[in-house]
Amino acid sequence: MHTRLSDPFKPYPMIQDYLDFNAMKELPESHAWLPLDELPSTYGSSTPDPVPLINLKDTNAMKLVGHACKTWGVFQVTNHGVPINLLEEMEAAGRKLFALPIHQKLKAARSPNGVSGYGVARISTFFPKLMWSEGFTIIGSPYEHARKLWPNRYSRFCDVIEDYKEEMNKLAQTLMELMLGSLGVTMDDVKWASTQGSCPALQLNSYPACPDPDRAMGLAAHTDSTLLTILHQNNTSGLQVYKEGTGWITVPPIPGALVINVGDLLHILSNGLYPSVLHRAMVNRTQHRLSVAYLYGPPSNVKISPLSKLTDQKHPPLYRPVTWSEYLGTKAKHFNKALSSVRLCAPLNGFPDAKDHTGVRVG
Ligand SMILES: C=C1C[C@]23C[C@@]1(O)CC[C@H]2[C@@]12CCC[C@@](C)(C(=O)O1)[C@H]2[C@@H]3C(=O)O
Ligand SMILES: O=C(O)CCC(=O)C(=O)O
Ligand SMILES: [Fe+2]
Repeated sequence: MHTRLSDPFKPYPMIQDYLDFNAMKELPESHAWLPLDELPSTYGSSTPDPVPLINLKDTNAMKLVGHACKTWGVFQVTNHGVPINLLEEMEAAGRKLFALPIHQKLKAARSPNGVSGYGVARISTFFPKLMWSEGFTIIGSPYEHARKLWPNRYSRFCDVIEDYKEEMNKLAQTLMELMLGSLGVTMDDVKWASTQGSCPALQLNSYPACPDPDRAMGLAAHTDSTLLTILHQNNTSGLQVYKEGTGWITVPPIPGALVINVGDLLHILSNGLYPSVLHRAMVNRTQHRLSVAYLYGPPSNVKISPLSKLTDQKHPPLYRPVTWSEYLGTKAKHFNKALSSVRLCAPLNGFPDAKDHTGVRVG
């Protein structure tokens, strides 16, 4: 029997605290993270390299994608084929949802053992302070929750979600082809890669304007438990990625462009050649920031392990096989130690996986 994406969270119930952000004139202690970093958000070079921007119609796209995955774990794409008006409609749908009064949103609250619905990020349980954000997670049909939010007017919201998932799925397939191709692997070598992915997750994130942004955290540093994530951010910056040797770098919103993150499962599949990217979301004083993440993974029955084409005696497989659902269970338990917990051999440098990390404060 296949496990569902919501099953791994059942043993880790979540008691949620809700806040009416719009009513807050100052940052409550429960949400004050104190100095975020001893270091400014970037250090090292004065003008750090920008996150790669790749035109997917470029004849060199595969090479550029491979290079970006290897050196950054994140890049932005243009000419991705997703209609701009669908991105705008999705943003408008998210805006409409989060603008509802809190008592209305709570009608679609995520249950303590569940995944879908309105609530704070699942990773909140790992931090002593709360994040300045609210989210709405959709796995499968949004119908049950949308009906509670808008008893007579839910169908437009559901239609936009379905259209969005369809377009994102197409893009995710294209990206997988480029990513695998850049590793010298074809879609034929990885049969499951050309089938419809597992039931993906959509995460709508809302970061209201914050009275004390320097002491608050929108979404704490994490890697995604996916093969890849496609992120649409509105025109307000806030997303930052961590780059070894450079520090935190802002991923600037570019109208019409989408951000692609390498997730932990691609890290495993590529035997660590394409490392998953540590990222976080910051908040600001005046603008409401919205983002929509399409979390893409393999079909539920597939065990992900390092591709055999990438391993030999000199390069043994570094991770044990896991399904997406098993990995989500590991993440729910170990959070940023999840990747090391599925690691087979100690890394040569003796350090744990990059994100378990050393100097980086993940909270
Ligand atoms: C498939 C999933 C990935 C995710 C957990 C989830 O079941 C649905 C929500 C996803 C999300 C989005 C915000 C950040 C994140 C770490 C979280 O708390 O919920 C991710 C999870 C993940 O990638 O591990
Ligand atoms: O809002 C953002 O920019 C980041 C969102 C994110 O990391 C996520 O949903 O996993
Ligand atoms: Fe993320």
